[in-house]
Amino acid sequence: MTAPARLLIHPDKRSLAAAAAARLITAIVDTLAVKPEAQLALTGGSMGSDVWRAVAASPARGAVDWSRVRVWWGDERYLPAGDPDRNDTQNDAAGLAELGLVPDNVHRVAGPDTSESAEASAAAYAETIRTFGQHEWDVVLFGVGPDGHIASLFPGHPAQLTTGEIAIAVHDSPKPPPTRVSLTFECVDRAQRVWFLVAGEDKRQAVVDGLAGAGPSVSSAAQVHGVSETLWLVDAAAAGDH
Ligand SMILES: O=C(O)[C@H](O)[C@@H](O)[C@H](O)[C@H](O)COP(=O)(O)O
Repeated sequence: MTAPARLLIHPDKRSLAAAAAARLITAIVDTLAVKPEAQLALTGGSMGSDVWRAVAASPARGAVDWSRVRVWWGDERYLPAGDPDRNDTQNDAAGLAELGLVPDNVHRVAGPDTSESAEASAAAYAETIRTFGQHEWDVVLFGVGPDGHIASLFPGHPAQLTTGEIAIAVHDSPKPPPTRVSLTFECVDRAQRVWFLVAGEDKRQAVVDGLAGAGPSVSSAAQVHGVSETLWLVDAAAAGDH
């Protein structure tokens, strides 16, 4: 069983990021009350960074034992470590790096500086995920593109529908940079909680399609559900007529 998609509308992008941060802190605290570790898959994009900015600014961040939090990325731009356009670099700069995570619990996707190819990087990432017994994500965060993409799974792109893999290389991405590594639908579907973080008028159709359960040629977001929660956390501009 998976949870049906539910929509929560916040007034603007700032309140959306703050509310998502509060929700994330609570979800981690709740998870750590019953499990030794909380496993998160993070997103890039502007919402990915805004959430970490809000977590870092929240006094409630002190309620989390960050040494028991393990983080991964749903996708990464295939660029060298520390590149300012990498998702992990942007999340770190927004506040992730200052929370007290154990470096060994931060699973970064190898870039061209430490891997031979995006394929090799994806295979190594998948192997690490297997080692840690995934797929048991407690929270998976996704930004959503105007075209309905999540992670680096783009509607109409041949890599989007890959099956039988945990992580894949994506070439010729319609969103720059062109080369990326992404988790697959199979890997992220049935996470405990799946949250889509969406702001801005240009995302209205993506929200409509996601909530309507559109097919993969229209919406990548609609292909992924959480076991206990599938939440669309959106601002009023992205919610449109909802
Ligand atoms: O590598 C990336 O850019 C992302 O992981 C991507 O999937 C992103 O989350 C969406 O494009 C939404 O981005 P925004 O929140 O900036 O609109």
